[in-house]
Formats: sequence, structure tokens, C-alpha cells
Amino acid sequence: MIADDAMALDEKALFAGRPVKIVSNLPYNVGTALFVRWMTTDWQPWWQSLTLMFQREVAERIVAQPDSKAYGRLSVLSQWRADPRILFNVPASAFTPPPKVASAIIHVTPRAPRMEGIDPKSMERVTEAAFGQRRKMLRASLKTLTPKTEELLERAGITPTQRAETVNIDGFCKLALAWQAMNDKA
Ligand SMILES: C[S@@+](CC[C@H](N)C(=O)[O-])C[C@H]1O[C@@H](n2cnc3c(N)ncnc32)[C@H](O)[C@@H]1O
Repeated sequence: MIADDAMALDEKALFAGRPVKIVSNLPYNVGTALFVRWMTTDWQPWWQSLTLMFQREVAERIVAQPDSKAYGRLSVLSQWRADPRILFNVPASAFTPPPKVASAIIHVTPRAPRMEGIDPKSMERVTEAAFGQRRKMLRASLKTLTPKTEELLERAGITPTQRAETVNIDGFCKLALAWQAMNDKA
């Protein structure tokens, strides 16, 4: 039993070499931060699976597909090298007293990345920029990454007038790779 701040824990060192399955009813204030950390670790990750309860909207964002309101940074970070799915919903009435929000349990298993050679930090930066201003066209929203957004998008094979939510997971992989290539050249 470890009584500590989950955000301050070095789980990789703690569990070194041992098989790990994370099962947690996460505190919602740090749930997303912990989840992003577990999804952006070195791959194959130090964990074998994640079984987590989230607020239902967050669970829906994790499994969302392109061209939907829920599709965003969490969907891409979760799906480019893992398979997340919602196991079941947990209504507020399952708890006493009932909280204001509905919940859902998700299950995530890692797999090989969709494309090789992507630094997870690049994926974090690219998705942060693209979805940070999700209503804007990518040629504008990606300006927080580079002034050369047209070149970046051309390298990735993405139309500059597209919005982030229309770009599928493969598109984000290409974008991360193109951004890395431009940085390497600079
Ligand atoms: C959603 S509750 C789950 C409680 C219990 N595991 C259960 O399933 O009934 C989340 C728990 O995480 C604790 N918590 C909040 N922030 C934390 C942190 N940074 N590190 C560790 N625990 C934290 C809260 O105090 C709370 O007890």
C-alpha cells in the first residue's frame, strides 16, 4: 500500500519489470493528466492494460472518431498506438449520494504504433496546437507550432483549410512526423 500523490509517483521505476494492469476509479481532478501521462510514455508501455472510470464525456472523447464533437486530443493520443473502448456506462444513481455527472468504464490495451518513428512529445504538441483552436483551419491553428504551417501541412498531405476534427489518426501521425522532419532540418 502506498499512500502518496499519484501525480508525483514514478510508477515505471516502482513497478520495474513487473506485469502491471492499472485498474482505477480515478479522481476526476487529476484523471485526465494521469491518463495522458500513461498514454504518452515509451512504447510498449510499462503497463499491460488500463481499466479506468471517467466522467462519461471524457470516456467518449477517448474513443471518439473523426468528424464528431467529442473527437480531439484525447482521442488521438489514445488511439494512435492503443485500442480504447468503453466497457459500460455507470449512471450517477449507482452512487450514494449520486454525483452530478454520469461515468463510464474504459479499457485500453496497447498495440504497435500506426506509424513508426513518432516521438510521443511531438504527438502531444501537434494535437495540442490543432485542437487548441479547433474551430480554426489548420493553417491558422498550427501557427503555435511553426510559422510555416502551409509547408508542414503539405509535407503531411493535409489540406490547409481542414479543421482538426476532420483529420483522422493516420493524418495526425503524418503531421507529427512532418513536424519532426521540419525540426530536424532546422
Ligand atoms: C473517485 S475516488 C475513488 C475512491 C475509491 N478508490 C473508490 O473506488 O471508491 C478518487 C480518490 O482519489 C483520491 N485522490 C485525489 N487526488 C489524488 C492524488 N493526486 N493522488 C492519489 N489519490 C488522489 C481522492 O481522495 C479519492 O479518494
